[in-house]
Amino acid sequence: MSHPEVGERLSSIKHVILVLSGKGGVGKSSCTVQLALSLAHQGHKVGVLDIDLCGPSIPRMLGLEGQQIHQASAGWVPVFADSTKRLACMSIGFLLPSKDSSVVWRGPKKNAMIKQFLADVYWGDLDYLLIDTPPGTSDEHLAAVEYLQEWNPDGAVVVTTPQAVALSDVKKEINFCEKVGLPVLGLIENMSGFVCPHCAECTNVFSTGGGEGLAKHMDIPFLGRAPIDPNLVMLLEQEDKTLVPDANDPDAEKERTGSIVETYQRCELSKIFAKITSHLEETVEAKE
Ligand SMILES: Nc1ncnc2c1ncn2[C@@H]1O[C@H](COP(=O)(O)OP(=O)(O)OP(=O)(O)O)[C@@H](O)[C@H]1O
Ligand code: SF4
Repeated sequence: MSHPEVGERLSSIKHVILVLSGKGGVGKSSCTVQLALSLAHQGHKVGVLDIDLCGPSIPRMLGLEGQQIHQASAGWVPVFADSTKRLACMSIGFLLPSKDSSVVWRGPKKNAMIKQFLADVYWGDLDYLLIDTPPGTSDEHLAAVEYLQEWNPDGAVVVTTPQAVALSDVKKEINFCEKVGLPVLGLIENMSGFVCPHCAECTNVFSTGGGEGLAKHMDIPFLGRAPIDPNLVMLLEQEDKTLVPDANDPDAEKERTGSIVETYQRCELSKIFAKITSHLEETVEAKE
């Protein structure tokens, strides 16, 4: 079935990328946020669409909880995470009465919501639209793939952790992409070691290298590995995203930046995600 209203909306967006994971809690949403922050820092205009309808976490991570969506004649206006308006976000979290409200919907209602997100949000011109999905392969994935299929999304980034169980789930996720004809743009191995906040030494808590091995085995690009960084947790959890987190001394008076895009640049992980993002951009460009 054709969905021209989705195509019309996506015509002002250069690249559409889905972010997937086989398992919950591997850091898919935080990787989506970090990719978006890195791309925005490089000067791109970025949108983040959160289609994790039952567990939306992007508004909290971007410091946008409690924000409202406005309806303009051109459509739903997304919420901006920075004053330069380079980073916009849309999530069901903005439509719920409170942050503790839950969504208990069956497939058809979820499908209708996702179609509305894809067709009705007025993003304006974007370089990248990153779509954060729920873990596994569910109604939300099938709906997004169906509505996007004929408008050629660039593909999917798959996030995993080094543990074997997550890796077996990620194989299923990659097989899903193959089945529905969604190119896999690359794999990120998240929580790959722990960076000590005292001496910055990285310790491999779990095994490491599994993600890279799997990427090689499945013939998909390996975008990089990101360690656990306590400063990232603090940044994503604290309400005021303009305060620079310091896991070494959480009570210290905090330095203030202008926006979450700048604050993120003070986290060690931002350097790693700058490289991951460059790899992703190269992969996307190579496909063109
Ligand atoms: N590299 C990292 N360093 C430190 N903390 C991390 C890292 N990656 C993820 N986390 C933290 O782990 C928790 C889970 O991450 P996140 O919500 O992104 O996972 P998810 O895969 O999107 O989960 P779900 O799909 O179940 O919503 C969050 O509290 C997040 O801040
Ligand atoms: S806790 Fe950190 S500073 Fe202490 S020995 Fe381990 S890595 Fe080094």
